[in-house]
Amino acid sequence: MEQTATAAALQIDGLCVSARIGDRSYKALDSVALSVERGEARGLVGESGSGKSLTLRAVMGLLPPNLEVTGGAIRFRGQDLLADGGKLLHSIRGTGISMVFQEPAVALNPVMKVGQQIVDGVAWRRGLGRRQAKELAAELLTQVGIKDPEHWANAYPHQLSGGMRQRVMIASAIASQPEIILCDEPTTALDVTIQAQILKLFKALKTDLGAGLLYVTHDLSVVAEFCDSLTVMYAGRTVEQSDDLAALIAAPAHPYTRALLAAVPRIRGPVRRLRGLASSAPPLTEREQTVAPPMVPIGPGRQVAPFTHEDERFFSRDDEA
Ligand SMILES: Nc1ncnc2c1ncn2[C@@H]1O[C@H](COP(=O)(O)OP(=O)(O)OP(=O)(O)O)[C@@H](O)[C@H]1O
Repeated sequence: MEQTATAAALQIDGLCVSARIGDRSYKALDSVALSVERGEARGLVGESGSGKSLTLRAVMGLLPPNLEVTGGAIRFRGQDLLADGGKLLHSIRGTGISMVFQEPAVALNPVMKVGQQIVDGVAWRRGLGRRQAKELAAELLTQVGIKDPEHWANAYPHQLSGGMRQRVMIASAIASQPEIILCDEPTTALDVTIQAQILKLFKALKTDLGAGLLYVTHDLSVVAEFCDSLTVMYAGRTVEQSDDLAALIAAPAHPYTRALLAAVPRIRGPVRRLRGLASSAPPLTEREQTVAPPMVPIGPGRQVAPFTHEDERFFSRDDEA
C-alpha cells in the first residue's frame, strides 16, 4: 500500500454528496474538508441536519441508497478510498476504519451472541480457531470494562443494558485495532454516569491504541473535555476548523461558529445539547445550490470558509434579539 509520511490517517477533501429527492438532486454535502491524525480526537459539530452523520457514512461507504458521492476524495493513509470503485474502501471498512453508532440496538445483530459478533470479522480474517476467537472476545469485553466477560460473551444483545450494548459496539469497533474510529454521538442515548465511563474508554483508545477519532456530538462540554481539534459544519459545508481546539474557542472566526459557541453560556460545566439556533439552516430542498468556496487558511492548522457581511448579520441576529 502506497503510504506517504505526511499523509493524515484520514483526509477528506472537497467531498460532495448529492441526495435524490423525487426527481431532483440536492447537495447534501458540499466541499466538506477535514483530516484526522492517529492519536487525535477531532470533534465534529454543527446543528441538526448540517451533514455530520452523512460525512461519517460517506467515509464508511454506508450512504442511504438515494445518496451518492459526486465529488472529492476520501483518503486513508494517502490512498483514495473512492478511486477503484470502492474496492479499497471495502477492504478498509471495519479494519483500518470502523464506526460506532449512536444506537447500538440498530448496529448489533439481535440473534447473534455478543462474543461472536465482536470477533466475527477478525476471527475470520486472522483464521482464528473457536477457542482463540472466544479468548479474543473475552479480552475485548474486558478492555471495554465489562466484568465477567465469559458470561456476557454468551448473552444476546437484548439481555444487556444500553450502556453495555454501547460497550459491546465499541469492542466490536476496536477488535481489528483500527487506526480511525468514527463516532456518531456514541453517548447521547446513555445516562450521564455511563456517558462519562464511555468517554473515559474513548480516551484510553486514543492514548493506548493510538486511534484517531472523529467524534460527532451535540454536546460542547464533551468537546471541551475530550477533543484536541474541532471542525464546524453548517448546511452541508465545513465552515471552520482548527487543529487546536483552544485556539478556535478563544477566537472563533466564522460568524456561525461564534453563534454556536454563544448559544452555550459556559463550555465547561453541566452537559448541554446544542439546541437549534434561530439562524438554523434551511432544509436541503430550500438551500441555494451554489458551489461552496473552499475554506482558507487563517493561521497554523486553522481554516475558515469565506463569509459575507450578510452572513455576519444573519448569524448574529440572536444577539440582537
Ligand atoms: N436518505 C436521505 N434522503 C434525503 N436527505 C437526507 C437523507 N439522509 C439525510 N438527508 C439530509 O441530509 C442532511 C444532513 O443529514 P445528517 O444526518 O448528516 O445531519 P446531522 O448533522 O448528522 O444531523 P443530526 O445532528 O440531527 O444527526 C439533512 O438535511 C438531512 O435531511
